[in-house]
Amino acid sequence: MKLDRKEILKALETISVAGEGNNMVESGAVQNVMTFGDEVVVDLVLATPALHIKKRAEVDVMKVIHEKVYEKAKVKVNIKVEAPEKKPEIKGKAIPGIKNIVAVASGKGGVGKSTVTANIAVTLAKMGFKVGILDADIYGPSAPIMFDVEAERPLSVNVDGKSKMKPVENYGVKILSIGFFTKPNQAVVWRGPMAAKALNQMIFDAAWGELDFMLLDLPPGTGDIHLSIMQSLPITGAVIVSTPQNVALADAKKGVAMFQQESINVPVLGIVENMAYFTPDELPENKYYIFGQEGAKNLAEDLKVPFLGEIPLVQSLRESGDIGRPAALQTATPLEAAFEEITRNMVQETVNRNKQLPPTEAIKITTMAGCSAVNKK
Ligand SMILES: Nc1ncnc2c1ncn2[C@@H]1O[C@H](COP(=O)(O)OP(=O)(O)OP(=O)(O)O)[C@@H](O)[C@H]1O
Repeated sequence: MKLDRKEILKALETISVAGEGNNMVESGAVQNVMTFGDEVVVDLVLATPALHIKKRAEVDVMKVIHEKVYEKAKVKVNIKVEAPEKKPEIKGKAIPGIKNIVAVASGKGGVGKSTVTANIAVTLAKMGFKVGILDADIYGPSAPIMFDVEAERPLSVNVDGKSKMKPVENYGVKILSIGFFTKPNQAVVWRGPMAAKALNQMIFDAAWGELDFMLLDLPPGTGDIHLSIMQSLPITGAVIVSTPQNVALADAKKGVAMFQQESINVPVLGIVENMAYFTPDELPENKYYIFGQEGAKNLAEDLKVPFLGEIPLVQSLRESGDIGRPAALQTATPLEAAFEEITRNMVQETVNRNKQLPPTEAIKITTMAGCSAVNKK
């Protein structure tokens, strides 16, 4: 008796591995079938090492071949266990009510990461999103100044019998900052795990309520502090801020690599080019590329990550930061338009990312519907 390989495959299409919906052939569990006269060898790959599932698969294969093809066939089943390829996952505990956590990072210090974070936050709030900023920049927390809430302190509120920190609020943005808990001028020399612990408290022991976006203003650099934060919080995606200058771009590249490395695996939503050019008020048509032209845009292309947009170097942006009223709040200005473009792109990238990856606790927003400002253009 010479067995026909096709008939064997047909028979195997009628059974499945325990716990899987598709039949063994369709699911890819059957890797190979070989026949030699009345002998047949079936190679199976299973995703689980569970003994009873292996045994059951072996018995089922033998039985179906004996029943449907040839009852005296000499069947040998080789089983290999291979864990399925790990999909990118969002790590950390679920945070009830917080739909997306977006980390804003820079690599190099002083490139305007906090300024961009503050302005994206107020723009999101203007678009109708519920927004919070968690200022995790332990070396120079600036959110309290940029939102003019330096003198305030988070109050304690009672939520379900537990005492929680109530974020300070201004311009429709809820804020918690390391700066609320350290004295001005106090150099905070924390190691990664300590900072991560403090941040964990500011997330899990705070009464944030419902948030569509929590923006996490990270310290500059790519040190162990970042690793600790990334690994302990369910970060939806990261935005990298850079100036077009080579030294900043080199660090921005390291920032992207940090998020993309296997142990962290946080999707990069895109790169923002800050201080893209200087335009003096008296010569609005003139653009001076002080730090180089389109450096961050080119970097985004090279690294195949989205480019979210550019912000010019403008005196009023610095001034508004210093007086505690983010520039994007001022309507009908080029800065407002620039931040709207970047924010819209960031939201779109968040939507794309949430559609592409399996839903996890941190991922909820899958459409921009209901938010007219986001779709405007
Ligand atoms: N596009 C811009 N035009 C003018 N000034 C800017 C611009 N972006 C940032 N600044 C100013 O540059 C300074 C540094 O900005 P910012 O504090 O946002 O940087 P950072 O990257 O967060 O710094 P750090 O490394 O300390 O966290 C601030 O005084 C800010 O007002």
